[in-house]
Amino acid sequence: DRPAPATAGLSHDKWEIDHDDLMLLEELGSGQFGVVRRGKWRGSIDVAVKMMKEGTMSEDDFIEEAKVMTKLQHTNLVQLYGVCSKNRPIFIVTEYMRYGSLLNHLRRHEQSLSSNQGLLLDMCIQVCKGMAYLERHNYIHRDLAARNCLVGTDNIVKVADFGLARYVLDDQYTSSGGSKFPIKWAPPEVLNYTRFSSKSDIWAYGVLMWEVFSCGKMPYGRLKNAEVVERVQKGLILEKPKACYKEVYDVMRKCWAHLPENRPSFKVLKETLVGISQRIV
Ligand SMILES: CCC(=O)Nc1cccc(Nc2nc(Nc3ccc(OCCOC)cc3)ncc2F)c1
Repeated sequence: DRPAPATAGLSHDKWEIDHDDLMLLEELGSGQFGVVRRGKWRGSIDVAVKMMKEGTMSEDDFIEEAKVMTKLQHTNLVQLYGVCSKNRPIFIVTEYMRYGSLLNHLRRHEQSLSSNQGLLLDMCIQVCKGMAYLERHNYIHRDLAARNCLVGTDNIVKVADFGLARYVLDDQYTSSGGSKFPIKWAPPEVLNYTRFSSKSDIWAYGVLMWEVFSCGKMPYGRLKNAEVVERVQKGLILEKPKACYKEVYDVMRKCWAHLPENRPSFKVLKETLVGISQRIV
């Protein structure tokens, strides 16, 4: 059948999706930002529709950025198809991923996954490929974590919501002192100066690798944010997950180098991880 639309097709502005082309189906989840529902675009293409609750996002800035985001296309990125910006709330329309967030997938399948390090490593490599593409395009994610990756058929894993953090209005999310700031995925330079870069994405990627090899455990357990900040500043890092090869853990440790310039790039990381996967699988 027809290929999925890279963007919204031939409408007036290719990133603008016509409400009338969307059919909304069951709810997939909800949160701070609003509700996400599964949908159909032009009757046949599966989509996810994020209906942004008023006041949660600087909408005009996001709509401007959507033009750039629709151009970011990679097999390991959840494709932004477009936005419905003519009405409020605005809808963000993306590719639909059948099995939901990577975090829930890891937790639901811990039993079978914990004895399949090859598959865990493959998931990490897929995320690394998507992130290497963003790095090549000088695009910073700002909130990379297993909760923001999605799982499709054939164990396909894709990175979602890249760059969206810039448009969240709730400063409990955006300021590193905020109660909802993802402290456990943040490096020292972000904790101290909110200085985001592809090297801060690398730190978060190391924590994502730890989440994957821990089958969805919470990093630093139940430690409070302030205790995690203190540990990270002192150079303490996450311990090796039980079911994790030492050479894989050594890669995580490289991602947690205190200084950003001492962390690898996603390009280098991908080659290292593929090298390991060819040796161990
Ligand atoms: C920041 C929080 C946030 O966005 N959360 C959030 C919640 C829900 C869905 C999305 N987004 C997308 N979801 C899917 N597929 C999806 C499939 C099944 C599913 O199962 C839920 C019940 O599990 C038992 C959840 C999601 N494909 C693309 C998305 F873009 C994002």
